[in-house]
Amino acid sequence: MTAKMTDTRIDLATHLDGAALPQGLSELLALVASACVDIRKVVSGGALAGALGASGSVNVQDEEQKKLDVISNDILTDQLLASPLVAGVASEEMDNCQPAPHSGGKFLVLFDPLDGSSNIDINAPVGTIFSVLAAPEGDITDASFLQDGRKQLAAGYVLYGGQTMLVLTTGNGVAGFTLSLDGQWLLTHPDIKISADTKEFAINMSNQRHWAQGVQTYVAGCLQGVEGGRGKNFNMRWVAAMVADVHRIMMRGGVFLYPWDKREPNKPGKLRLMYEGNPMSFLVEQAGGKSTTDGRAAILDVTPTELHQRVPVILGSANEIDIIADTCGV
Ligand SMILES: O=P(O)(O)OC[C@H]1O[C@](O)(COP(=O)(O)O)[C@@H](O)[C@@H]1O
Ligand SMILES: [Mg+2]
Ligand SMILES: [Mg+2]
Repeated sequence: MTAKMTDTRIDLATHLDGAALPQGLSELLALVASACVDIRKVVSGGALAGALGASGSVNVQDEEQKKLDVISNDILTDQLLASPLVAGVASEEMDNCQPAPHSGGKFLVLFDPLDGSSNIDINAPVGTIFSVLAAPEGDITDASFLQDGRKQLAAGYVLYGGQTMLVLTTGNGVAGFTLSLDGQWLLTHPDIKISADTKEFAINMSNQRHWAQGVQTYVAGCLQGVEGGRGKNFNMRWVAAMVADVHRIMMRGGVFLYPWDKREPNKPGKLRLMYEGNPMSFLVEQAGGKSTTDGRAAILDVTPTELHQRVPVILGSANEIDIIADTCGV
């Protein structure tokens, strides 16, 4: 007879219990994690859950919404706004924020409910990204959410991949949890650190002709490998879901670039500051990496002016980010 194994791993609630957090934050994070378990179920169901394909609508950024974008947004919105802890939510899939129907909530939650939308229909990795802020006094409006990235109380993502993983920071390092078959978030990666050096970069190479000269020079140096000035060979990866690309960097180092390019020169970049750039930058810095717009400014120091503001994103292994900053002529 096989002895029943006792799982001695720490679960999410126990892990957060040990941290000195603002009152209610650990319950809020448990709620976000629980909503993501529901999203996981729909992602897993795929066609069986009626979750594939286009929804027939576009979001405020004029991007086609997939059914799963809308379903994930509804799950998070409904569950968070039902909690007395929450004062309001805002997301990629909403035109404006939604204040809670009750007063007294202490937290604002911003989210990209489903990151990597173009991966949904091909059964490739997707995820959820979230950022938690303190709610200011008074009525909640879009302006309430326009707080500097350094004011985030917590940030994280859930990767719906081969395993479902929650990667989380509350400003004291980064921890990773794996969803067990019986639905518990168990601590599997207690102290995630991004290696300072790397030989791996991630960028959408099809945009090469549109990049600024500094990015062209940096990537050309990587491609030259041992024959070039860098004196080492590089590997390239691009999952087309920021969650999965950042997760790879969390696990084995690397750099991720979605830089400004000249296709729409007045647009700072593709990714959104409040629910993509800021939470990922908080996580990356807490894991010992760096995150910058262009080598000059840390993303966490960008002053937000709009809910759906875009930002160039360059993040990952610290020493490699310094090289990118130098190469970009900063
Ligand atoms: O298709 P592209 O231009 O390579 O862009 C991929 C990027 O777009 C995104 O999918 C944008 O996120 P959404 O799917 O939430 O709109 C990022 O996750 C990813 O890094
Ligand atoms: Mg996204
Ligand atoms: Mg999205």
